[in-house]
Amino acid sequence: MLRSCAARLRTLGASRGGARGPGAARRSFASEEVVDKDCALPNPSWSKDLRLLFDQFMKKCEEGSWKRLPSYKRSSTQNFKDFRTHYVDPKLLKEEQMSEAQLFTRSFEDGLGFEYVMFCNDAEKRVVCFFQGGPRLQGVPGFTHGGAIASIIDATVGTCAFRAGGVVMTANLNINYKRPIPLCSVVVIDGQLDRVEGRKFFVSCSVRSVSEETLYSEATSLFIALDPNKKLT
Ligand SMILES: CCCCC/C=C\C/C=C\C/C=C\C/C=C\CCCC(=O)SCCNC(=O)CCNC(=O)[C@H](O)C(C)(C)COP(=O)(O)OP(=O)(O)OC[C@H]1O[C@@H](n2cnc3c(N)ncnc32)[C@H](O)[C@@H]1OP(=O)(O)O
Repeated sequence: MLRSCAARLRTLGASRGGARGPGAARRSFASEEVVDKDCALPNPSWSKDLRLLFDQFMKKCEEGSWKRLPSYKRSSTQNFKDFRTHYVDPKLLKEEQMSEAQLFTRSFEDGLGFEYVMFCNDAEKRVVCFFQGGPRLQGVPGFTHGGAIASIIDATVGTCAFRAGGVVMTANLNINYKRPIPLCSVVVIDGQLDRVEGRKFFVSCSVRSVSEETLYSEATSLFIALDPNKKLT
C-alpha cells in the first residue's frame, strides 16, 4: 500500500496532477453526495477589475498557451489521498479534525476572504494569480494583513513549483513589502520558476496593481520536492 502510494507520489511531478478539470468535483461522502464547488470562477463578490482580468485570461486559454487552474475547498484527488496516506502520521491527527479540514485560502464565505483565480503557462514556467482580498483579511485599518498577503503569495509560488516538481513544501519564503495593499482591491501576483537544483525549486514573484503602476511586494522562495523515502514528521 505505502509502496504504491510512494510510486504514485513520485510520478506526481510528471503528471502535474492535483487539480481536476473545470466544473464541480463530486465526492460520495457517507450517504449524500458532496459537490465541491470550483472556487476559481466568478461569483457576485468579484469586482469589475477581477472579472475583467478573468475574461482577458480566459481568452488566452482559448489561444492555448494559458490554462485556468480549478480550485476547491477540499481536494479528494488520488494525489491528495496518497499524500495523506504517505506523509501524514495518523497518530498526529484525529479523524474528526481531518473531516473539517479545508484549504485555508478557500475557507471564507464568498467575498470576505481570499477571492482569487490562478492561470498557468507551463511553457514559460509561470503562474499568474488575480487576487481580491476581502474585509476579513484586514491588518492595519483599511489595508490587507501582511500574513494574508504571504498566504496568497505562498499559494501562487507554491503552485508554480508544484506544476514543475509535484508534491512540494515551502522551505523558505522572503517577502519585501513595498506598499500596503488597500483592502478589497485587486492585485496581480506574477510567479516565475527561476531555477531547479535537484529537489530544490526556486520561485520568485511580484505583486502589482491592475494598472501595473504600483509594485506592492516582491518575494523569493524555495520549495522542496518531497522525497517519498523520507518521513515528514
Ligand atoms: C502539496 C499538495 C499535495 C497533494 C497535491 C494535490 C492537490 C493539490 C493541488 C495543488 C497544490 C498546488 C500547490 C501547492 C500550493 C502551495 C504549497 C503550499 C506549501 C506550504 O505551505 S507547505 C507548509 C509550510 N512548509 C513546511 O511546513 C515545510 C517544513 N519543512 C520540512 O518539512 C522540510 O524542511 C522539507 C520537507 C521542506 C525539506 O526536508 P527534506 O528532508 O526533504 O530536505 P532536506 O532538509 O534534506 O533539504 C534538501 C535541500 O534543500 C536545502 N534546504 C532545505 N531547507 C532550506 C532552507 N530553508 N533554506 C535553504 N535551503 C534549504 C537543504 O540544504 C538541501 O540542500 P542540498 O541538497 O544542496 O544539501
